Amino acid sequence: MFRRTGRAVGSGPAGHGGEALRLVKVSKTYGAGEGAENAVTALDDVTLSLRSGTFTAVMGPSGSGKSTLLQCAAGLDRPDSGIVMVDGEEMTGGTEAALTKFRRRRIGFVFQQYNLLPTLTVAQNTTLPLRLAGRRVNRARAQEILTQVGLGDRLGHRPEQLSGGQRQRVAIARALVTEPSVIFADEPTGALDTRSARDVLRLLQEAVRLHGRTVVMVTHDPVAASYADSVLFLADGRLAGEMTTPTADAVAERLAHLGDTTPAGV
Ligand SMILES: Nc1ncnc2c1ncn2[C@@H]1O[C@H](COP(=O)(O)OP(=O)(O)OP(=O)(O)O)[C@@H](O)[C@H]1O
Repeated sequence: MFRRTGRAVGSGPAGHGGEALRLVKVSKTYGAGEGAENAVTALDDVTLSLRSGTFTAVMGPSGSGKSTLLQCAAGLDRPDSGIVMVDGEEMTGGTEAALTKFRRRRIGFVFQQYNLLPTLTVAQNTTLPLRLAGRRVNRARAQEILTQVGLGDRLGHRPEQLSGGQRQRVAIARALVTEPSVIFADEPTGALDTRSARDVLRLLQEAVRLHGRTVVMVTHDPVAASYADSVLFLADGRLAGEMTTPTADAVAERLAHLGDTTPAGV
């Protein structure tokens, strides 16, 4: 089962100021069993801590380990070594079933390709995580969240009847409905036009500011990253720097020079 630390962490899922996510010396190597020449170290001893109620972007060159970091931090994949803690509870131990249960309770997801079920309506897609977790479905609350994301008049529509931006807003509503500790967003604006992307990024900001969620977003786009409170840079599977109150220009500049120097201790 998941271990609880003695340390006081957060004040529940919507608590501000506590620690929502901690990674301690997390490493992941692919292909290690097939001989050293095939092994790829995707994550190399990554240690980080994110406060509850913050919006963090993760950036880095292609192959730097962003997706692997997100997968391991979100409990979708297991690191080879190291510890992942969400709200002070260790996620890295336990059985597959326990991990799934933990994920359903504590984690929300927003993917580039929305991952909505085509046969379900907007309202049903939104409440699906509650059903999967065996939790009470509060339709009025789901409707309220859908109204907040601008889809209050689309409850009975199916995904194919929506634009890409609207589908992603359903995905955000779905991520909010379980009141998770951390929402992981993997390239959430990658398939969207500029205006829809801006709407989605503002909703992720609101998820933090209005709902008290913690958002971690992988992106290639410096403009998208500028909506976050801070940006973590990855290079070769290691943390290679952090920028607070990022601007798109400053992020692009840092990305261009990533690898020039590797600051110690980040
Ligand atoms: N299933 C896998 N098997 C083998 N190698 C993998 C696997 N998944 C990722 N890798 C390798 O691990 C490294 C990190 O990959 P990862 O997908 O995390 O990077 P990324 O920063 O998300 O890249 P991108 O920006 O291109 O999506 C890469 O060298 C990649 O080739």
